[in-house]
Amino acid sequence: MVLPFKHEPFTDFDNQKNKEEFESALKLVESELGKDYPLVINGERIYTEDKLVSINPNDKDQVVGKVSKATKEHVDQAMDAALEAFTTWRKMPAAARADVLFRAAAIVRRRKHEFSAWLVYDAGKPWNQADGDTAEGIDFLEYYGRQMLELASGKKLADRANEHNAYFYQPMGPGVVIPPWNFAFAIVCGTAVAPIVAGNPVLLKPSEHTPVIAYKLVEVLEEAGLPRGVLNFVPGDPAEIGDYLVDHKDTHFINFTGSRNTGLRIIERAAIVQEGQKHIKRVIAELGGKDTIIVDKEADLDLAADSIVNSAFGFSGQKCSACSRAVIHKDVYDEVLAKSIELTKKLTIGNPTNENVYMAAVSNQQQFNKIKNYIEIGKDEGELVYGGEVDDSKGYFITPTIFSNVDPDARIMQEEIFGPVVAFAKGNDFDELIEIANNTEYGLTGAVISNNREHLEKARYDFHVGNLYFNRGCTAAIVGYQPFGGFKMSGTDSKAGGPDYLQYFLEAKVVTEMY
Ligand SMILES: NC(=O)c1ccc[n+]([C@@H]2O[C@H](COP(=O)([O-])OP(=O)(O)OC[C@H]3O[C@@H](n4cnc5c(N)ncnc54)[C@H](O)[C@@H]3O)[C@@H](O)[C@H]2O)c1
Ligand SMILES: N[C@@H](CCC=O)C(=O)O
Repeated sequence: MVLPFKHEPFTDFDNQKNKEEFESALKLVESELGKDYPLVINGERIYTEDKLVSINPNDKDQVVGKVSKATKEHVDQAMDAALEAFTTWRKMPAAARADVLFRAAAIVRRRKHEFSAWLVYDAGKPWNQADGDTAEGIDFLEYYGRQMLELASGKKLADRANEHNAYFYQPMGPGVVIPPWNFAFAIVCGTAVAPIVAGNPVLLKPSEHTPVIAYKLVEVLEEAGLPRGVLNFVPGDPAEIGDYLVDHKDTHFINFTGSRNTGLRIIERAAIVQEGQKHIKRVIAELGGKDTIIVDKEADLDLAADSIVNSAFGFSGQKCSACSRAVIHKDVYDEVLAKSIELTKKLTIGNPTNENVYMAAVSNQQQFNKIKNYIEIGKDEGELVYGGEVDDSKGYFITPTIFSNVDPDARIMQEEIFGPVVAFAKGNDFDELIEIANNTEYGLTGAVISNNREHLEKARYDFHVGNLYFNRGCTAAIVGYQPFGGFKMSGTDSKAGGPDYLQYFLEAKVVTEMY
């Protein structure tokens, strides 16, 4: 019997035993750094000369691993393998497909700290962020397995005399999974195993910044019994194989999570019918955010400051859900700003491979340069009241940064920075706070800190974001509790970790039989 879904608990690092176990996992992973990793096509390991070199963002000299790079020919081979695997995987009972996910969840759970330790090195995550990422991956495995069991019985239809109608779901065919680097285990895992458990073989192209932890997932799914050809691992240079994967005539869907610009490019290309293509491609595109926390006049101001600081600076603001705009009622603005600065001063910054710190380096040089540039832009657009220091001599370190008195239309209030930078703006009344919150092209997450029930009810319907939180921060959605996805330029609102997600990878079929 499958037990009801319950999310994976987080690790308490104040507990000495947990701390020591995590340190042992870090040592284990350190002893494995620098290895070569292959492509995996039809279960075969293929090593190429050309490699993606993953480095530790907190210590640029440390090589985490060297991962083989797929070419267009490898993509063709992987697609052939996926098409072949589809003939059997599509007919495998849903319960057997779900069992692969449940077993994979058990394997990862047994080696949880080891996976988190890889995230510390490969993605530069502080311990609690790495632990949350691994836990979310386990949740996706457990949740989507259960969702598939539910969908396997189809839906009930009405029958008439001498007529029986059946409504059931079938997989679509092979597809491509393209995740970002920021949830280098959870999003890779969730976006790959959802189409797989639905019966579709997959070509997985992980981010070029975090390919090693993605390979670890491939190993786990193989160990859990996934047949060869169902998950093909094709890391590579997106400039070389990105369009090719999307354009391929046999690609049935593209499950993409990443930036607005890449997502829109994929949507556009996927609409073009290629020679020999006999189906319409589906695109699931979960994109960026410019997420706001509103603080009302009647509110718990300590809660407000805590929510802003943790949502803005957790994992250095490198979450699509991160708070990059604090929009505050004029009567409480100064107090919330002062409290936020005080809390930010207490945040620890360092290398998470050495110690348990709150914030670490940002992911890569590109990110570092982009955030640094936005800090310069911010200096012209507002008042730098905290942070703003950058140092990439050893790792890509940027201090938590707060700008005050920023115009709602300023670039740092409008464009996704994806770093530890938050801009504060003022509003005269609650209507104006909502208006400012909605004035971006994004619509992913948002939060309202208020004790006024009428205002909360107004926000419920007028604050246009896919995930809205009252009296808490705007990050850290949990699978099965807060299905995740946004509106407007934030994406196709697929609600990852929610009850409708698997249907993006399924076709509904109706069979009518006359007796
Ligand atoms: N909405 C969500 O659920 C969600 C979750 C996590 C991250 N994000 C967003 O992701 C972004 C950060 O991630 P990123 O920097 O990896 O984004 P990105 O768009 O640069 O890259 C995402 C993925 O797309 C690949 N890619 C790049 N060009 C491609 C092309 N032409 N064709 C096919 N694939 C291509 C990359 O290699 C990577 O695997 C932020 O905007 C963030 O908000 C959104
Ligand atoms: N689901 C995550 C964000 C994913 C994007 O980076 C959260 O809710 O914080």
